[in-house]
Amino acid sequence: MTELLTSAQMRAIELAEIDSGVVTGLQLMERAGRGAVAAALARWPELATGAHRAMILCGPGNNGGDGFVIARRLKDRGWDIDVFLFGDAEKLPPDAKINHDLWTEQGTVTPLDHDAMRACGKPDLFVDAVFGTGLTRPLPDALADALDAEVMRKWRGSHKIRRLAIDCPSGLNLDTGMLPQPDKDEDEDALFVPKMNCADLTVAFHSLKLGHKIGMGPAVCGTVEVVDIGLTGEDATERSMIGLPPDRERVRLIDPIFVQKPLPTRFWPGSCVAKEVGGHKYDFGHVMVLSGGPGRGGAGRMAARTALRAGAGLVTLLCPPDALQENACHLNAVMLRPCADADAFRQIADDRVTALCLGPGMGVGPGTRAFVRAALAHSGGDRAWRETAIVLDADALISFEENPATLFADTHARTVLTPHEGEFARLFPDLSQAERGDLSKVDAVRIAADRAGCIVLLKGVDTVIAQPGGGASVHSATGPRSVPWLATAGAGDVLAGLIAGLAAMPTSPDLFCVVEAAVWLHCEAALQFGPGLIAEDLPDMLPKVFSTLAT
Ligand SMILES: NC(=O)C1=CN([C@@H]2O[C@H](COP(=O)(O)OP(=O)(O)OC[C@H]3O[C@@H](n4cnc5c(N)ncnc54)[C@H](O)[C@@H]3O)[C@@H](O)[C@H]2O)[C@@H](O)CC1
Ligand SMILES: Nc1ncnc2c1ncn2[C@@H]1O[C@H](COP(=O)(O)OP(=O)(O)O)[C@@H](O)[C@H]1O
Ligand SMILES: [K+]
Repeated sequence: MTELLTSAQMRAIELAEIDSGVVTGLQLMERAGRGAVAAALARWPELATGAHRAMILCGPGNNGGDGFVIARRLKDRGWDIDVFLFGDAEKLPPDAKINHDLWTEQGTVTPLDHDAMRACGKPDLFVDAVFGTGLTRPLPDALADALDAEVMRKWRGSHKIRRLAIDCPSGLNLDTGMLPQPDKDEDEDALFVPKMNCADLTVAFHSLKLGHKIGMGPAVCGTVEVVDIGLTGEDATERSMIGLPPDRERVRLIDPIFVQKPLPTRFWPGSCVAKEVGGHKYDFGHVMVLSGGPGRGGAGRMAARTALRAGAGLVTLLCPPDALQENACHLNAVMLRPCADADAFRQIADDRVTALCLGPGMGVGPGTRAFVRAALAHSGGDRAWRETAIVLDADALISFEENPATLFADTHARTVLTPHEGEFARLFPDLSQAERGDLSKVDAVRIAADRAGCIVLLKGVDTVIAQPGGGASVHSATGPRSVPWLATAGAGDVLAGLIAGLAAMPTSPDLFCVVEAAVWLHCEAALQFGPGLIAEDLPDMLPKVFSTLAT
């Protein structure tokens, strides 16, 4: 796990280090500029020898300061450099001004202008050092025009221009992963495509920021390299502990990395799925999955099969009596019991049940609401040292659309809600994608988790998990973890079953950590299967995925 910082957290770390006298802002800027050059030359070794041409756009803050350092370092290597400044040199912050003045001893600075840029020879390296963590509002028009991806594409033509972004492509908000857009006139076309240049390589300093991993960030940043600028930060190691949920106010990336370094997968997520040696099937937990009526059982069956593959000792599918025959035709290792209503459920779900999964294919209405209430009241009895884990997905969520508060009155710390954006909007309309505005997806899910009093997992290419109190995690199915073929009907049912199966094991870690591991494994199964995947393939990929966790 590695931390994803907000801009404010990054600034606080820098300031604390500078205030402690360990380092100066100027030294940090020099390291940032040098680190960016080193990262670019490592990415494009053909630039590491000989003289090339760079165009460097600098902004009015410290991001621009990094740009002036880069200009100086590349000039020292014999390169031709064109530097453009957006803003007034006299108003640059002190460290950036010093680097501006150092640069002007070697070269010129031209006010940033679209035509002046195009009049220059095409560069081999284009450096965007206009705005980084300090972006506060949409890009001004003149700058947006200069950075417009479409214009850039035409300009690049057949000449290979490598695009390097310092901290981020300018225009990206590093807290939200969104591209702030100017206010539109009412009569303007609703479909607004922001003008924005993308990078091939983005260098981030000290740590990844949230915006690199959520929203539009992954699409516009290209590869993100973290450059160490010698900040120790606070106790980053402690905060990245695996097996413990993240601290409040902290966000971490769900990936086998530990403070920027790769971590063997046997440590994580291997430790979350390992079974104790020996043991009876009941020692590995009993999952009950509630399913829908005749012709609607597929979703529940997939969730049940996944829970069993995940390692639960037993899995029982409960279905309405009239769906018994259909389910019996499909199930073998998964056990099957008829269950007409919530009263019957209370009789059947004994105290050896350690996890319950409700929602997929159940149908929307009072019957499902009654099942959900009964499930949330289920107790593991005197022998259980913790409450039953309850996973609520799909229809179990939508059934409470009219009055979500009645659901939140019963949810508890061992409950996980797993909505996609549509289901999330029904339970938390004010936090929906359409209403979120400047609120990041992470903060929206944090508020939702506080309101619901339980873990909330909001699915998507960027999946966000939060628990009451603020600790949150992000899984990003982008870059080398891109699995567009996971956007297939039933993939969510499988995830619900996977969480239930892992959480059922009495030796499983904290529920938040189980949910993190499930999201990673779900993506990993899709990744290892590859294109052509259908949801039913996912549970049967788990043994292969587990076998790769031994290393
Ligand atoms: N402070 C430090 O010691 C270090 C800072 N570093 C760099 O500094 C950057 C952060 O510097 P800053 O906090 O100065 O922020 P930025 O350089 O990202 O931008 C801040 C400036 O841009 C203006 N601005 C923001 N949005 C604007 C918009 N839409 N239109 C016009 N002007 C706009 C602000 O008024 C401010 O003048 C990081 O991204 C990183 O690149 C690195 O050098 C590492 C060390
Ligand atoms: N393009 C994508 N890339 C990666 N993961 C995706 C993508 N689209 C969907 N997913 C994942 O697939 C699952 C789909 O779940 P859901 O929307 O509930 O589908 P369903 O209701 O059909 O089961 C979620 O875990 C989601 O994060
Ligand atoms: K930038």
